[in-house]
Amino acid sequence: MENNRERNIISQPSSISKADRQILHRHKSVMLWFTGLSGSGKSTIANKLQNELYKRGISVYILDGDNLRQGINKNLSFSVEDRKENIRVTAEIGKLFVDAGIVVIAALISPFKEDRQNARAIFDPDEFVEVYVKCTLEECENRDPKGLYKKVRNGEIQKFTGFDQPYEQPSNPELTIDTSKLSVDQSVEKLLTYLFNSYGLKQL
Ligand SMILES: Nc1ncnc2c1ncn2[C@@H]1O[C@H](COP(=O)(O)OS(=O)(=O)O)[C@@H](OP(=O)(O)O)[C@H]1O
Ligand SMILES: Nc1ncnc2c1ncn2[C@@H]1O[C@H](COP(=O)(O)OP(=O)(O)O)[C@@H](O)[C@H]1O
Repeated sequence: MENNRERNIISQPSSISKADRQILHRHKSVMLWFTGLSGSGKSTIANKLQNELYKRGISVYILDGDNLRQGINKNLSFSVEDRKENIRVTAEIGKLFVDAGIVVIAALISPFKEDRQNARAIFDPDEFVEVYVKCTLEECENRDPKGLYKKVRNGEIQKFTGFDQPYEQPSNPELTIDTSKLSVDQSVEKLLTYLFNSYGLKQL
């Protein structure tokens, strides 16, 4: 692909910086990237965490794969290529939110290491926190919150992650939340402890 200069595209400066916006919000901005199987608990934990952060005065927004796929990503299927594009677009949207001073929780299966690595690469090094929402396929299927695993077994859904498409586990995530061992509250507590004590969300 041609570079931006060859395409006659020139970056425009902003008179207000990300650092200015973080001062206004009184906290750092960060991309919390949740990855895990369908039914592992991404959306449930994202929502509970969002409530807890909101109560503490943190500006937070969820980018949920299921929701994005009904709007901005409605043209994308579950092929390997379209999942790649889904992750790319979501990461770029998340980057804008982080630039705006907001804590973003992306909740997408994001099954491929390379796509997650590409997402990480567009952020500053300390701005991208990969959270592996870990759960066995067996437990996810037992939960089956949307009845999708049943449909897979009936042959009604193809290219389903964990069946006819792979899930590549993160090798070095900043955090792993094992939802087959932790309750929802314990999972959220672990994230809050990380964000306020280790990450220093409020320490500008
Ligand atoms: N074939 C197939 N494979 C996986 N998931 C499927 C599929 N078809 C539909 N769904 C539903 O779509 C949700 C996953 O969308 P994502 O955008 O998170 O997927 S991906 O990151 O692009 O892999 C996923 O949501 P979650 O269950 O919340 O993970 C499913 O509800
Ligand atoms: N520790 C936990 N964390 C998150 N969800 C859990 C946990 N334990 C059980 N669950 C249940 O698992 C299901 C997860 O569904 P969901 O959040 O939609 O997953 P995903 O977004 O990963 O597809 C919910 O029914 C939730 O109540």
